[in-house]
Amino acid sequence: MMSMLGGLKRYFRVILLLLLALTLLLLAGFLHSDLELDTPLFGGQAEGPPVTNIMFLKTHKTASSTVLNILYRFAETHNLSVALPAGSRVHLGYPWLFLARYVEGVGSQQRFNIMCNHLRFNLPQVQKVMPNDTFYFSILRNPVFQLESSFIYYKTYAPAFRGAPSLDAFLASPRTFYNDSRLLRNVYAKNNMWFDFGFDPNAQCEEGYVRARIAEVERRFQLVLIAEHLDESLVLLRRRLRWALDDVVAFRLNSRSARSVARLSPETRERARSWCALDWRLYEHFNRTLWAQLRAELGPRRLRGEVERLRARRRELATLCLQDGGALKNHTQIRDPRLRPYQPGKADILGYNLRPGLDNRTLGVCQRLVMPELQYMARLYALQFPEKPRKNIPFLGA
Ligand SMILES: Nc1ncnc2c1ncn2[C@@H]1O[C@H](COP(=O)(O)OS(=O)(=O)O)[C@@H](OP(=O)(O)O)[C@H]1O
Repeated sequence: MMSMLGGLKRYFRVILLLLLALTLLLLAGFLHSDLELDTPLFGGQAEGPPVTNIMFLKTHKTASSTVLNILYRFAETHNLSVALPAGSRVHLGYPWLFLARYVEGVGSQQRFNIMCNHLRFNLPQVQKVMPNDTFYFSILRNPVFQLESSFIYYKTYAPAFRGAPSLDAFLASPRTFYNDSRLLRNVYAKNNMWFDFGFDPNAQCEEGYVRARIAEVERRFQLVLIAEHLDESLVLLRRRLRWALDDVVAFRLNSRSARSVARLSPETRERARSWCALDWRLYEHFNRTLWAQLRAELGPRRLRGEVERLRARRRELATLCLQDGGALKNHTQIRDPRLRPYQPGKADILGYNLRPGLDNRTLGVCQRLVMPELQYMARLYALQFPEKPRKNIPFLGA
């Protein structure tokens, strides 16, 4: 009897030990996955200092101003040099192919850390301005929505759009309106992203040609973000640049009011895809490769965690900085003229009001987060070239 009781006791002790071991294992797994989310430099990524030499090809109407704000803030807070447009210009020679001389201070300064203003990509000239170890990246958007945004934004500027009563009408008979493809003002009307990468927007969408150009982009650009998946893209960008979370948190900039966004019929969408077939191929390819990289480098669970962290931090900053819970405001509702975005064409471009009563340090952080592109460029220009005349932003009356 005694030996049977002893046997039972030993049996329960073993079970208890096994349960304890199992609990510890589960706890360790849980802590590990939690810690992983907090690790700034991400396991599996070659560690090192943050990347500071960066060229961002700022394509048009692709959420690129939101990304530019990230780069400008990083440059300012880390005291990095930016390749800014020379003199009174607001872009780097666009739509002409980029030349090094479009950059202020080129020649006197050996190389710049960051280049991110609109330009038409021209690698040999970019290399005259940027160091050899520069990280190149860009952004693409679904060409259907990119074209819809461009149509409104450049409605009065691009001859091809000026005569068309609507995007539906334009796409129903594009050759009626786009009758002089040589006009530089028409670059917004056809394969505009393809053009920004330095390629011919009027080329035939022939398989060998398209593949060769896409391969060229892949060789030079380490990353291509996708506007429809901007948060996932920013998670990957942060990983590649080895930056802190706050460095890639940004508010949506340069967006239009619902009033100025057109609803497109399925037929118009199909026509836009075929009119901008080169852009479509570029977008399809890099949308696919973005997701392949996300799957390979992070996996779905970790990606979800990282995206959630980014969004949570954005919500926190919105609560701290923005009035009315971050509600977007139209031009007339924005109190501070320095925070009013430029209003071109038929677009109604929105911005933000800051919460009143912020202390000076918080105010500085918040202002930088919502500062429209032109104002921020003028600010960096004044900081970098204090001896030069200030950039004049005409719509501010400065
Ligand atoms: N975070 C985020 N996610 C998705 N989309 C975003 C984001 N930020 C900006 N946007 C949209 O990008 C459009 C403005 O693009 P750009 O800033 O590149 O325009 S510009 O070429 O610099 O004028 C503009 O699109 P439309 O509103 O359709 O015009 C913005 O709404």
